[in-house]
Amino acid sequence: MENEFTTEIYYDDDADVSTLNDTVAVLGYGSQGHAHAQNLHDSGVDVVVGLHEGSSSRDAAESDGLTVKTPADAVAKASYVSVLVPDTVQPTVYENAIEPNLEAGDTLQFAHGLNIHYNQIQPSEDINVTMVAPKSPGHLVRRNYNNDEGTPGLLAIYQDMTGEATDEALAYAKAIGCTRAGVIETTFQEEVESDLFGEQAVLCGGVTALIKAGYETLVDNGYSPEMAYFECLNEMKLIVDLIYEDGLNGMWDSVSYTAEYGGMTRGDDIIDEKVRENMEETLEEIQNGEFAREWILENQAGRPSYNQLRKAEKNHEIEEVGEQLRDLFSWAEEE
Ligand SMILES: NC(=O)C1=CN([C@@H]2O[C@H](COP(=O)(O)OP(=O)(O)OC[C@H]3O[C@@H](n4cnc5c(N)ncnc54)[C@H](O)[C@@H]3O)[C@@H](O)[C@H]2O)C=CC1
Ligand SMILES: CC(=O)[C@](C)(O)C(=O)O
Ligand SMILES: [Mg+2]
Ligand SMILES: [Mg+2]
Repeated sequence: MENEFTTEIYYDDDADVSTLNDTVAVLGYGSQGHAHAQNLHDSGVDVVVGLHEGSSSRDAAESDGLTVKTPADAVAKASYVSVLVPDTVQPTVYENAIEPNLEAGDTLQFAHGLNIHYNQIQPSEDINVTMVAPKSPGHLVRRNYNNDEGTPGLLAIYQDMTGEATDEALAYAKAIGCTRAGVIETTFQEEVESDLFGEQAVLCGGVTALIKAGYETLVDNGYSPEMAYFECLNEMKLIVDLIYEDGLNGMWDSVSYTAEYGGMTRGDDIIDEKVRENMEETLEEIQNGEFAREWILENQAGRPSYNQLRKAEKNHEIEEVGEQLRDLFSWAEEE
């Protein structure tokens, strides 16, 4: 798979699902877990789902035709363990259910490397430790697979005790549909730091702050909430779809000359040097472990800030306006 990039990009032909020659335990059945477990199963891999007692996901997993066991029993039955419980509970699940039931030569697989990179999980040396990280929310990993499409992903090897870790990770990536699109080899450090930065500064934190700021600016200056919603939130998908399909210039080619000139002359006034400095600080906090420490302590304290922030986000006016408008218009129906 020759390409002009320096990094290795893997595709379907580089992987063999039969490398996964024993049961895969998927711990967790949420955004990523439900997609990985079903895609693996549909790719012919023997899957067992591991869920804690009382998990709200148990019914979904069983109604999807999958076998559900406790995490400990699932790990005991498998040679490959995919850790798809929340990052904040992974250390406890590893200590209580995974580590006691792993055998030499087994493989520990992650979709995000946070707990390995920040030493919250220190795996025994007699196993393989791999990562296949879809660059997508979990429900699209499943939707793309069902549509015979792929989801781009990252692959990293932390520990290769058996010498087969890369082949195992490639087999896993193929079974969940990532090598259909392309899988880029990286490291746990690069995946963690780039993923945390992306979700904080651009994809989740940055873009929602931009949408809310735009909405509030229009509404504070007398424009109707509906107008502000359509301009600053609803049309965002349509613009991003153009960028997704054909790059920044594909979007510039599609919008009006007026939007092109206004956007290119004012865009850097909005995302100005101060914003760039803020991005550097955000990245620094990720690189030096400050964010990870803050998130771990937040969870140990019962998530007081997280709960307050989520409540404020749910109560933002744009959510109420949006819910009303989405109910009125058919275009926003779930696919
Ligand atoms: N959400 C996403 O689209 C992406 C998530 N990831 C990574 O995937 C991993 C899983 O994250 P999500 O799928 O978002 O999690 P989630 O919060 O959507 O689902 C967590 C699942 O684990 C179960 N669970 C919770 N505590 C448990 C326990 N103690 N024992 C067993 N099961 C338990 C829950 O019932 C649920 O089924 C994380 O490492 C995350 O960083 C990576 C890429 C994208
Ligand atoms: C969906 C995804 O890739 C994120 C934003 O990194 C995540 O959910 O952690
Ligand atoms: Mg991500
Ligand atoms: Mg993430």
